[in-house]
Amino acid sequence: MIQFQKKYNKLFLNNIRKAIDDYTMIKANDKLAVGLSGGKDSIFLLFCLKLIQLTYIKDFELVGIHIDLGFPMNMQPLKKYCIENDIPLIIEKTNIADVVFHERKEKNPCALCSKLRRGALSRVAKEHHIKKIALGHNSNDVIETLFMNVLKVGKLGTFHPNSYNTKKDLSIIRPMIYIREDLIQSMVDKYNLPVIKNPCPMDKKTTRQDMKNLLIKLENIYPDSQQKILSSLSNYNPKNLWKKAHKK
Ligand SMILES: Nc1ncnc2c1ncn2[C@@H]1O[C@H](COP(=O)(O)OP(=O)(O)OP(=O)(O)O)[C@@H](O)[C@H]1O
Repeated sequence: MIQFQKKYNKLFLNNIRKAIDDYTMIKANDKLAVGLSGGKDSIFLLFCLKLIQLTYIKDFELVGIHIDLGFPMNMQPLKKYCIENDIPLIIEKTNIADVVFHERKEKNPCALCSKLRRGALSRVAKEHHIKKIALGHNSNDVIETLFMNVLKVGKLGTFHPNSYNTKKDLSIIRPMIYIREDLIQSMVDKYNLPVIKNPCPMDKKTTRQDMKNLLIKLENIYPDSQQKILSSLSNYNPKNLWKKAHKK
């Protein structure tokens, strides 16, 4: 059973509360679904949001949604964890893995998989009258996406902490933007949170891994670079960004 401990505040919970407040992520009476992949980030997010419900914003509903991509995965530990903590878990079966690897034989399967998975997640949320989904992106993900955009696309920006899709009437929130990946790993190990092995053949072989390595090198030279890059995302003067007279 998830229970609050005072030391959580300093370790991670203050930063979760700060992200929620900085970007008005959760309000009273929200019905909020956590996208659960089976991985460490989303299970830690579930753990944190349950603690937020116990200590901070008490009157919101919390559920988990897992999109089954069609890989063989033993979801039993996750199901058990959700039952023990009184969190309803929705598991939606799909054939996304089959579409990506066999039907379309994608050269870049991650992009298509992520698009189909996001679509399935929104559809299932809608079917259950859920208008807010929380994803387990952490501060490393924020920076890796920024690096990918700048270095591979030539575009400045990363995903937003709280984005609203008017067409779908759906918000996507990311309460772990201030939490480092290495901290998540150590907390998941320490508190024995149920992580399900990912059988995807592309796991950790993506461009994202190159950006991860780049960030590690950067932190060796500038130890507080994560902190500085994160704060620069909301600390800019629009006048210093270039606006061309005509956009080609
Ligand atoms: N199959 C899935 N079903 C539901 N939500 C998912 C699924 N896969 C990913 N997500 C959600 O999207 C987020 C980002 O997905 P991504 O594949 O980048 O995972 P990640 O950063 O490795 O996180 P995790 O450790 O939770 O797998 C996850 O943290 C999770 O909230």
